[in-house]
Amino acid sequence: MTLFEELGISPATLKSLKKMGFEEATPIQAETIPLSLQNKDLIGQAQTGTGKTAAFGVPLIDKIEKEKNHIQGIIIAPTRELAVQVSEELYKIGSGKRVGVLAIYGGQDINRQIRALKKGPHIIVGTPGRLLDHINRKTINLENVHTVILDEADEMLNMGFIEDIESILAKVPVERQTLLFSATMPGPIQKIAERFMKDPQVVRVKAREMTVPLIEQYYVEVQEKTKFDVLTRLLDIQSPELAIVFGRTKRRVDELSEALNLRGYTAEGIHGDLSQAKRMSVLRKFKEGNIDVLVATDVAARGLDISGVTHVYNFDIPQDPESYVHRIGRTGRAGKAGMALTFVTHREKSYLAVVEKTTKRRMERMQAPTLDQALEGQQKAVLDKIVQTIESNNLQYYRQTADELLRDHDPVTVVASVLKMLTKEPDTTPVKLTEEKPLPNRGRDKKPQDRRRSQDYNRNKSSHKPRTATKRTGGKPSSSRSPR
Ligand SMILES: Nc1ncnc2c1ncn2[C@@H]1O[C@H](COP(=O)(O)OP(=O)(O)OP(=O)(O)O)[C@@H](O)[C@H]1O
Ligand SMILES: [Mg+2]
Repeated sequence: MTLFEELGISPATLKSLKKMGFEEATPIQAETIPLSLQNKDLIGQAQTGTGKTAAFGVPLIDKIEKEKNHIQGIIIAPTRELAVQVSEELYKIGSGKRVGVLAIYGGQDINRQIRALKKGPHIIVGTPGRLLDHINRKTINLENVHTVILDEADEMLNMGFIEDIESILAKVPVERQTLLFSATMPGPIQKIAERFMKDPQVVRVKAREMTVPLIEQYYVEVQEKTKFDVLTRLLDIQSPELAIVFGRTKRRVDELSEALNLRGYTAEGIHGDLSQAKRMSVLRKFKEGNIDVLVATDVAARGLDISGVTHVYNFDIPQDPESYVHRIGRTGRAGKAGMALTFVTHREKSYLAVVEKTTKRRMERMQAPTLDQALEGQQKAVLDKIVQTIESNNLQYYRQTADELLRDHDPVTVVASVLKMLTKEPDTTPVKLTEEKPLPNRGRDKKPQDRRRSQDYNRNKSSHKPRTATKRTGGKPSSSRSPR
């Protein structure tokens, strides 16, 4: 156990951490904060939901010179939602010291951002495309930046973002500290990373498995055409508080959320084709509990911290093990338990083995539930509610009516009717779901840059050439590219 007081952090930041309810440092925080305070370059890898944001955020806040009104630190994140979330956490950590933090992302009015930049924020959290846009317009000046952090570093150094990252780094003084964080860091990507770092230390929190032990992991063998019925039965049996269902493509997500609504669940989808405002509003509704099921492409898989997500369903098996780790990591955060279920068709079974090999954790097999089991599950949920109500012992206004009802009917009939009324019977409303093509048979030894990313990611495919074919773009504007 390590207390934040032992890590050499300033009193103002300690005060903010207390206010945030952080008492002990997590292992990645305990290991990296002292190194980072000594200005060491480092690659930090630790499981999802274990506090990497504060691990890089705390020392950065401590190193900001408050009286200087220029940008001193930049954090680059792969998606807009993540940029906003990280800026909010940094703002909280810096509240004791009153550090200025600004999120800069595509899809938001650029003139508004320019006005905010004029106020002289100390830290910018941004997505690569929009950051570059500002650099090229000279509305962001990185001459005084001493710290660069790549959150979800492996994702950003993978095909698609590398050129942007290199162009941004070219504008930052060479005398800088560069920090990379992620829950996954495949070897070849780490090599690319080391090219623009100085003698980086690799801090890997020792864990037997790459995923969080508190997440129960199951797989369910299904046929493509029965996936949806199996999903709804599982939702009925498991009654998740908040669930995320991951689909492979945008079309899949749209069709799935529509189908779920048809069957009486409150679901909404999120993917890269929706407007920024829509994406933010769907996420907000989900966080507030106004949507029970969030259906998403991998856009929501990286870094998003939504408390209360109890279940993650991989409706389509992810194509690489890293995506699996990040997807299921939306549950089981900050010491909470969670459950992850992955649907796998016979033809895609080889992907299961690859995931298990990478995470060093076996998934347990779960049988697809039957219609009867789904009904039983729903009945049980109602029974639990009835028992809770009995225990609350607040029934005085109902007793007289109950007595009257029991005078005319036998008790079992009365209770059975109440159960029937309250139970959501399995719904078999027909839905339209286009079948997904199965993933290709896995070849061995695929290099990361050869991996085909999800359709969602390849939105601007023309600019995503393999790394070997790219050349540095220098100041070429890339505002056309927007994160997922
Ligand atoms: N020391 C701490 N004590 C209590 N809660 C913490 C602590 N550090 C972080 N948290 C909380 O834990 C949650 C997860 O943190 P965070 O989002 O930084 O995880 P992460 O490691 O970046 O995960 P991912 O790999 O998914 O991005 C957040 O809600 C955060 O506020
Ligand atoms: Mg994170």
